[in-house]
Amino acid sequence: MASLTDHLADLVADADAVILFSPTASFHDRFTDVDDGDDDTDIIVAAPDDDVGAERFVELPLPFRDVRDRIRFGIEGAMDADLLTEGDEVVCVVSVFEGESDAVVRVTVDETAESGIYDLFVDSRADPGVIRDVFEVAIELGKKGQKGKPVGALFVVGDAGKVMNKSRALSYNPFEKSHVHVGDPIVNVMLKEFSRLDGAFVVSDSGKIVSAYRYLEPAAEGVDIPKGLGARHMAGGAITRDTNATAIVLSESDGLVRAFKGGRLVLEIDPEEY
Ligand SMILES: Nc1ncnc2c1ncn2[C@@H]1O[C@H](COP(=O)(O)OP(=O)(O)OP(=O)(O)O)[C@@H](O)[C@H]1O
Ligand SMILES: [Mn+2]
Repeated sequence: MASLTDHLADLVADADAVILFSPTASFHDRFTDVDDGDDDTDIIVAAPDDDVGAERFVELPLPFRDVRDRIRFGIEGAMDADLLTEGDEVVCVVSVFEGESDAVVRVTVDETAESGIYDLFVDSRADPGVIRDVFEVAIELGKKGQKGKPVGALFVVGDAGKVMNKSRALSYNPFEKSHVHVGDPIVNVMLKEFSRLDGAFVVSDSGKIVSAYRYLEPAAEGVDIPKGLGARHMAGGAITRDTNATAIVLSESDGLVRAFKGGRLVLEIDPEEY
């Protein structure tokens, strides 16, 4: 009679690759002989930092609490690095709860199912670190709100010259003469303060805050944004079709942080889960 282990072994049988998400060193070590063995299974590590000295590594810009987002990012990143191709069978070893790896998810690589989550960070005009820093501000703002009240915000990141040309000032620009960058703790306090007022923040490719209070006036044709989102999301989505910018939007009404690129919604995050 077949045992439980035999049944579950099907889940990992004939895999082309295994992606270990943020493995501990000892856990990773147990897999190195799989990689050296004569079966053709490659071991890939996907993590914020390569603490284990992996041979094949995909850097995660965010921890991605949503496991699907984490897996998508790992797979799309591995595809971009030519570690995976269409049709590959991949076994993802992840931690769903805090701590050690506790789940195995089998995925067939399907290029047509690409979500764009990897491109959002890596193929953006802006530095991946800048996109990550803006996400972090938006997530923090979403968690705390402004003096306990929910607050909305719109950040347009990258391709700032073009974004400025497709927008107008709603008020004086407090960042006019300054050279401040996202990620700087002081700047995060300023961004939170200014987010109480209308309009968008414009951030350059390198993370310099170019302007606050911009009213975006992009052409809206060809924009594919879920129904029910309002003017802030429409403007944020549309500017990413009209320019090479990425938009990161915190909704005042549902509290979610969304990212748009190329005129479409690419990522949706609940700040409460971070
Ligand atoms: N074209 C635009 N450019 C910049 N900011 C805008 C634009 N349109 C709307 N906003 C900003 O978005 C705010 C909220 O507008 P609205 O409620 O229509 O958007 P929304 O998509 O429903 O966002 P939320 O989910 O936060 O309510 C406005 O008060 C304004 O500050
Ligand atoms: Mn609204």
